[in-house]
Amino acid sequence: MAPSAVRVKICGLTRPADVEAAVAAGAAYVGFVFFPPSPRSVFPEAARALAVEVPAGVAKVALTVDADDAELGAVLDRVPVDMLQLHGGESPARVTEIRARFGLPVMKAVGLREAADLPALDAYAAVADQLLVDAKPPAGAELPGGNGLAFDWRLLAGRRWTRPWMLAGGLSAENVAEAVRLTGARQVDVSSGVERAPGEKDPVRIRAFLDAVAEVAA
Ligand SMILES: O=C(O)c1ccccc1NCC(=O)[C@H](O)[C@H](O)COP(=O)(O)O
Repeated sequence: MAPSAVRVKICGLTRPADVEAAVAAGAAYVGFVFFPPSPRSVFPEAARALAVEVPAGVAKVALTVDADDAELGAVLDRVPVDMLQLHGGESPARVTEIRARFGLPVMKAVGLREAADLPALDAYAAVADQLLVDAKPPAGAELPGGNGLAFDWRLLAGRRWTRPWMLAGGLSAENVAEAVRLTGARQVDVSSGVERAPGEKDPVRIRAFLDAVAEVAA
């Protein structure tokens, strides 16, 4: 299929069939979650088996949450990934440290709910290779991401950063076209919106999501 101008990341893959569906539909990135409280979390050995089947040209992303160096090393020693996604409260200094120590590009997730959250994006744009602009989790949420929650996309109107960025949070085949039009995003990330149950992707929803993105990009 012709590549879409808007690149798609499918996050939280746990099963070979889900990886295959993401790749076949044209995803540019696939994400593996290494955060045991999540229903999408995978052990490094299982993630390795998934990652080695991903064809060249599709970027493999390891998602961690406030992981220390030993935890990051345990993942990166076993799983061949192309990028780290830091989805916790990692400071800009910690982002810099992780980039230097592990030699991989880092995408920093930043949660938005209101305009006061926007300056954090500038701070991370100075140190990260990419930004993931996500919804801030609600108070008391068990997970810092993957909650299927959108934020007010109008917050991003007219905003640009010095790094590539990806829009995330509550996207689905039904709303991704409007999200792209409102924000100008050239990359989008989805997890819950292409699932039939947490940790179980749905190939029909994955295909519908990629089709909706291709339509808005055409
Ligand atoms: O997916 C998880 O379980 C998860 C756990 C801990 C931190 C982040 C997590 N997911 C992040 C994502 O899957 C995406 O990058 C993004 O937040 C979009 O998720 P969704 O709103 O479910 O589409």
